[in-house]
Amino acid sequence: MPWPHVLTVAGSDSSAGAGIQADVKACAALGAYCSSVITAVTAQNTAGVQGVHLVPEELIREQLQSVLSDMSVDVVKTGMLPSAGIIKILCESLQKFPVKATVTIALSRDGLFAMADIVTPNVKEASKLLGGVSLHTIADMRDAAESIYKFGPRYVLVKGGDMPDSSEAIDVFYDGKEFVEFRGHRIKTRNTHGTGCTLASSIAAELAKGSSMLNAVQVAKNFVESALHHSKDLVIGNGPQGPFDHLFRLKCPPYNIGSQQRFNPDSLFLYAVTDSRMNKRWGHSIEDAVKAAIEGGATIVQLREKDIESRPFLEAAKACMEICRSSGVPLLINDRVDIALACNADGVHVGQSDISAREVRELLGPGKIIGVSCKTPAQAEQAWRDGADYLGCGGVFPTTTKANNPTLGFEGLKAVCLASKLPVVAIGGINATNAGSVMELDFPNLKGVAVVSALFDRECVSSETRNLRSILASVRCLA
Ligand SMILES: Cc1ncc(COP(=O)(O)OP(=O)(O)O)c(N)n1
Ligand SMILES: Cc1ncsc1CCOP(=O)(O)O
Ligand SMILES: [Mg+2]
Repeated sequence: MPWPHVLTVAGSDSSAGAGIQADVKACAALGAYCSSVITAVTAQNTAGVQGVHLVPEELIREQLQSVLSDMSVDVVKTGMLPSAGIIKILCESLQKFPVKATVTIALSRDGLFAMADIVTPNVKEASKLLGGVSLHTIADMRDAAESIYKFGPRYVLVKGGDMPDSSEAIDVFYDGKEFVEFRGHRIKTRNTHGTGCTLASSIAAELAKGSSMLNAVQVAKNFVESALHHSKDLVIGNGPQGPFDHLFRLKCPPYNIGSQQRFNPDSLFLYAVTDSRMNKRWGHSIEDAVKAAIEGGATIVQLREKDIESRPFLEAAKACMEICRSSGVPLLINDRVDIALACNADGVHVGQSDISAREVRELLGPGKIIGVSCKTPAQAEQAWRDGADYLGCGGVFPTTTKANNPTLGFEGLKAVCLASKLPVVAIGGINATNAGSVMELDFPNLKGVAVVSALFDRECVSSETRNLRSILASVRCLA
């Protein structure tokens, strides 16, 4: 099986916060292999740079030849390229051994600049590239991105992390036609050494894994923001700028407590959403209803308990977690991040009037599943930007389970599916009569149906679930 492969051509940082060391850690954290061609060895720490020694050009040529001739590199990421000779050698090597993409931090408009797929200058670097123009506003950053684009790269990302007086870190992306603004939280921390290298190598890792450029930038930006957030209070070194922890995910659930690993979109196939009123009507406890839904073949469960006090809700959620975990079925909590945290659920589902997915991600960490209800393409775009894992789209059909919920029909579902970069589950009025027609829509990212009343407002939850699952399976196989 091929392994997504990034080659970083950069300098070594003895403090391991930036340069080659940051690139290797970022790629490892994002699941890509990272080989390295070292252009310079620096002596540095959290106080600054104390020394630089350039690697002889012939040895750089040899390193490039060794890796590129043997190791099927997908993407080259460049950092410190300290001489015109080194840039020339790299350009020649890339002509001899072409790769899928080149990501460069780009500090000068050299031959490599024009060959780059994306260049990622911050505002200071962008200003320098443009002969010292001052950049103070988003409009300035757009103008700069447009000017830099004219030098040859296919995409430009001007990073606004250094712009003063803003609670947001806004980056401007330009593809030659359109601008996209990437907005993130500005994390207050001294541990920012290596963010530029890390963003670029994270983009490279995502491109190597097959992402589109826009998607790669979004994932990379989310990764850097999460890493900064998780490292904001770490202390290493005595100087003013410390490194951050690229491997922060190893300390977060699910890795440290053995729960579910990563979200599998196929789990949206038959999504059972509980309702305490319905359970009461039929004399079912939440636990019994969840057990029965899993017995019948539900592939993911959401506890949507609108009429229950926090304490009994948490008790039930803990019991359901045990049931779900022992069956390998993820359990999500509707709306209540506090309950999800307290029972260590696999994730949370939120709607447009709930706390935002971005804030939920901050609270739950990167390993948990976040679903967002979306009725429009704009909401779908925002959910993706906020770091959600899937969308719930509906009501596809009229429903009485959720009051005042507009019906979107197949047209509304189609618009959201087409616009969404995330997997989608359809919801609202779905039952044994119409579930097949939803699955027949066959949009590639429409992964399944979410159902409340047709499973839980019934006497025998397990047989209703089994019946619905066989209807879905008759239209589409679950891989
Ligand atoms: C899978 C799924 N999709 C949509 C919803 C609706 O969420 P929301 O809009 O927040 O409404 P409430 O469920 O909170 O009433 C959902 N719960 N699950
Ligand atoms: C929670 C929710 N969100 C959109 S429709 C809906 C209710 C779905 O319930 P049912 O499957 O009984 O129609
Ligand atoms: Mg909600």
